[in-house]
Amino acid sequence: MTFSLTQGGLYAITDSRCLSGTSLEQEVEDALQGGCTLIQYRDKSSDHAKRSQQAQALLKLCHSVGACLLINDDWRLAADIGAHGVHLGQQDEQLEIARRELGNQAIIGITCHDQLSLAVEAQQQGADYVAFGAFYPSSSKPNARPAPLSLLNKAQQSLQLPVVAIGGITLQRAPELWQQGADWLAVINDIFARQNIAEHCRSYLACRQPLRDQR
Ligand SMILES: Cc1ncc(COP(=O)(O)OP(=O)(O)O)c(N)n1
Ligand SMILES: Cc1nc(C(=O)O)sc1CCOP(=O)(O)O
Ligand SMILES: [Mg+2]
Repeated sequence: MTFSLTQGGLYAITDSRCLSGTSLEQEVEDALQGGCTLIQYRDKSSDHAKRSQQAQALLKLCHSVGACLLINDDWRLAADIGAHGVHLGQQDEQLEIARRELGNQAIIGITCHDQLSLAVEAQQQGADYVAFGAFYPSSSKPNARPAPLSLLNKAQQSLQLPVVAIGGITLQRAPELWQQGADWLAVINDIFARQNIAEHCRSYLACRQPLRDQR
């Protein structure tokens, strides 16, 4: 499989707790088996050794199937282990610095909350994708600022970058997000807290297929 950001799909973001009761590696392996092609390693702890070891293990899994691993917040860790890139929020280090340190091939995604203007700015600064949310209440991030579904369509009309939707996404909610114009659905809880991760991921991708066939 050759990874392509423009193809869109399912974007699985890890949680520092092992939500399914197996192991982080097993969870990610299952998500990859289910067709996720984009994985974000998100661990807010300050245990650098653990973070580095876990991220390297996930990178190996991603390499084995041609998927892409991004590191949340920390471009240094991404550079150290040779990950594909980084996801940065508005409070994280600047896109400009991450781009300079990681190079042009790296994938850099930017959180834009509910603001198209932040996305336009990120696009001008060379981001590879923009993420909007939270579209629904999220148990993983209860204080996330809400974003309206209509933003997805506006973003598709005004940007030339892949658009990621995040926040409280479930399989039931996936069709409306694909329909509104999301290229990627970024999900923590509704992937990793499940017992049937691979099958559940396949169901997400299956409900996108009819829309792709129409376009
Ligand atoms: C795909 C994606 N979108 C948004 C976020 C949130 O990033 P940020 O605002 O920096 O918050 P934290 O994830 O760092 O708590 C994300 N991680 N991934
Ligand atoms: C990490 C994150 N960022 C958000 C934002 O709105 O920027 S919502 C969120 C949590 C997403 O997890 P879940 O799929 O479990 O709701
Ligand atoms: Mg962040």
